[in-house]
Amino acid sequence: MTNKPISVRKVILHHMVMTLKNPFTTSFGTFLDKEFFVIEMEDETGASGFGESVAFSSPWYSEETVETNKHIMGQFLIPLLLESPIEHPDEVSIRFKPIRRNNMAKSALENAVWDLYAKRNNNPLYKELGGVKQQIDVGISIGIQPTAKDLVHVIEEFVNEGYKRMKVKIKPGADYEMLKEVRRHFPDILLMADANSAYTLDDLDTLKKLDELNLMMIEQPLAHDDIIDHAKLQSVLATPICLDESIHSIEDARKAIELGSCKIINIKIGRVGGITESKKIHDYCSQQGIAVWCGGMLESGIGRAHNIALTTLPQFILPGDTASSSRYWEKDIIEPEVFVEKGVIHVPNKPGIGYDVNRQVLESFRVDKTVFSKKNILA
Ligand SMILES: O=C(O)CCC(=O)c1ccccc1C(=O)O
Ligand SMILES: [Mg+2]
Repeated sequence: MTNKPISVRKVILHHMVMTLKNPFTTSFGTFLDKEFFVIEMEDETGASGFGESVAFSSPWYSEETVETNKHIMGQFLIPLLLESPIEHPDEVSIRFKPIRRNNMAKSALENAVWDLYAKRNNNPLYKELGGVKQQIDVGISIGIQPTAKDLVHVIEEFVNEGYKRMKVKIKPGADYEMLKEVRRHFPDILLMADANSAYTLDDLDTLKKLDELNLMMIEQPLAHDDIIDHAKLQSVLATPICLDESIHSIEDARKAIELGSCKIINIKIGRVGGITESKKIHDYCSQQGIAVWCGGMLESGIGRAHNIALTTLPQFILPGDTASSSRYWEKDIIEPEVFVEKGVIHVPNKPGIGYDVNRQVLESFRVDKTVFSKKNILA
C-alpha cells in the first residue's frame, strides 16, 4: 500500500476517568470506575490515530499503573516516536525494545500508530492485520456476586442477550458451590472461570473438584508470574488451563506451551506490549494448535475497537471478553458504540479502528490533558 513514512508531530494524552455502570469484583477487589489515557497521535498531514492505555489506577493486575504509564510514555517512549519517521507499525516495538517491560504503556502508543497507519492507507485496521472475519463471537466476564442466586440471575440476563460464553470470576470461598449452582440452572452453556491468581497448589482439592462442572477452561488459577506450577496443575486437571497474567510475550507463550502450563491463551494487547506482539503470539499458537481468545481490561470504546480488529484473525477461535459498550458505560466515547447482537459484533469497515471518537463525550470524562510535540520534547 502507501508508503510515505509516518512523521509523528504531536501526541496528546487525554487523562480520563469513567464510572462503570456496575461495580466489577475480582479476587482482588472491586472497581467502581476506570482511569486511563486516550492517546491521540497526529502526523505531518494532520491525520490522527487513537490508542488507549489499559493499566489500572493501582497495580493489582500487573505492576503498571496509570501514573507509571504516564511517566514511561512521557519520559521515554514518546520521545522515541517523535525522534524520526516510522515506516511501519511493526517498527514501534523494535524502537521500544531498549525500555524494559512496561508493556501497557508501549501498547497504548503502538496501537495509535496502527490506527494512524491504517487510516493513511484508507484501510480498516483489521484488514491491515490480516483479519478474515466480518463478525466475531463474544462472551462476557462477570464479577464475583454476593450469592449463587445473584450469579444465576445475572447469567440468565446475559444468556437471554445471546452472549456466547459466560466467564465467572472466582476466588477461594466463592468457587465450586457457586459454579455448581450455575451449572444446575444452565447445563449446556459455555461456562468458564477466571481466578486472577487467587489459588496455589495447596488448593488442589478445590481446583480438581471444578473438573465435575464441564468448564471450557479455568483462567489463571495460580500465581501471576508462574508457569511451572501451572504445568503441574494442568497435568492433573481435565479442565484446560488458560493463561492470562503469566504471558507477556511470544517467548512466554512458547515456554508455557512447551512446558504444558496451559492449553489456551488469553491474548490482551496491552499485556503483551501491542498488536504486533499479539499477532506473533496468535501465529505461534496457530502453528501449535493452541486456541486463543481476546481478553478485556474494562476498556472504553477505543481499546474495544482494537480488540475487535485483532479478534478477526483466524486463530481467535473462542469467544472473547469484548462485550458491548453499554455493558460498561452509560455513554461510550466512540460513535457508534460497540454493539453486540445475539453474541456477535459486526466488524466495521471504515478506515482505521472503524469507530469515530466522540469529542464531546471524551471531553466530558477528561480530567487532564498533556501535549507532547517535537518542540517541547527537544527544547
Ligand atoms: O470485560 C472485560 O473487559 C474483562 C473483564 C476481566 O475479566 C478483567 C477485567 C479487569 C482486569 C482483568 C480481567 C481479566 O481478564 O482477568
Ligand atoms: Mg483474566
